[in-house]
Amino acid sequence: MAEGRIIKAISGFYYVQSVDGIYQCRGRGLFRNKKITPLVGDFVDFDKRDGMEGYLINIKPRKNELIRPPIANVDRAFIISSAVEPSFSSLLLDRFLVLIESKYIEPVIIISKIDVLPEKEKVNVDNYAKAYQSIGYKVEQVSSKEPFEIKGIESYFNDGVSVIAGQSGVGKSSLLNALKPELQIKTDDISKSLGRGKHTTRHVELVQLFGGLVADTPGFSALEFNEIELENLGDCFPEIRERSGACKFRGCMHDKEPKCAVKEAVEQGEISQFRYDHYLTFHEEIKSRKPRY
Ligand SMILES: Nc1nc2c(ncn2[C@@H]2O[C@H](COP(=O)(O)OP(=O)(O)OP(=O)(O)O)[C@@H](O)[C@H]2O)c(=O)[nH]1
Ligand SMILES: [Zn+2]
Repeated sequence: MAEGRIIKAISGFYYVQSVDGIYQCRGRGLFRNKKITPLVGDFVDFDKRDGMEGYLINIKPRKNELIRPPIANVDRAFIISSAVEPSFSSLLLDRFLVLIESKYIEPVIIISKIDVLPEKEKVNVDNYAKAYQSIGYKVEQVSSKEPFEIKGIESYFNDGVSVIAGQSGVGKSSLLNALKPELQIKTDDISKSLGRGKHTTRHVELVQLFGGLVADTPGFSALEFNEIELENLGDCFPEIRERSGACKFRGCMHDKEPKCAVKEAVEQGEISQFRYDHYLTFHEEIKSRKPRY
């Protein structure tokens, strides 16, 4: 038996990257009975057959799993937030951050299109960058139009599986193409309607990039907090997570409760007001969610 990782799945075949190459594997009936579908990103055991073929035997436990694109064991997510067009939105960025934190994925914040950011708006974007850095997040400002502007982020891809996330038009495809020109992912410049655009269903593939693997399809396309429970929301904000133990009441929601360490930190300026406001916004959103049965 051999070990490997599924890097591509297409019409019933799973392509498993192993130490000695890529094996084309079938799943057999095994997984259908167990109601578990192998996913790209899965670590698997497989039986080798002649000519780089094989059969999947076992799927190892997953650290996490995304639905769109279907991919397992994601280590890192690059959240692309453009400085302009569309203009920078800390609310949207926080939405991505919460979803990514909830899946135990390490976020890296990329502020794109800085080449077209007017001089007078630079301070504003810099201030946000500093606010996120002070929480402990990695923040990089890049331009995909000037290759030297992306050099600094290559080392983030050194290991594991990364996904690129961000709203439409922020430059996800452009960034991937700038990092790995062979990908030739269609961008708005080349009219996506001709190729694999937003509405074309296509498979996801993990491709090699600077020592690690990156999904060639953006992650976190759905931005609802359907899977996040109210009591776990605070844990998705690192600066709230690290202070919640000091709140007077166990299970403090950091809202109306007295002697709340989080609200005190906001008053002291240790937690940014905008982050706390977004916490409350998401809190309301989850609270008013229709119950699921
Ligand atoms: N000036 C400038 N324009 C950029 C940069 N990155 C992307 N663009 C432009 O922004 C537009 C959108 O870029 P895409 O790479 O297609 O964005 P995307 O995030 O992949 O978009 P979706 O596929 O819709 O999610 C294109 O016209 C790009 O040329 C950048 O760093 N600087
Ligand atoms: Zn509290």
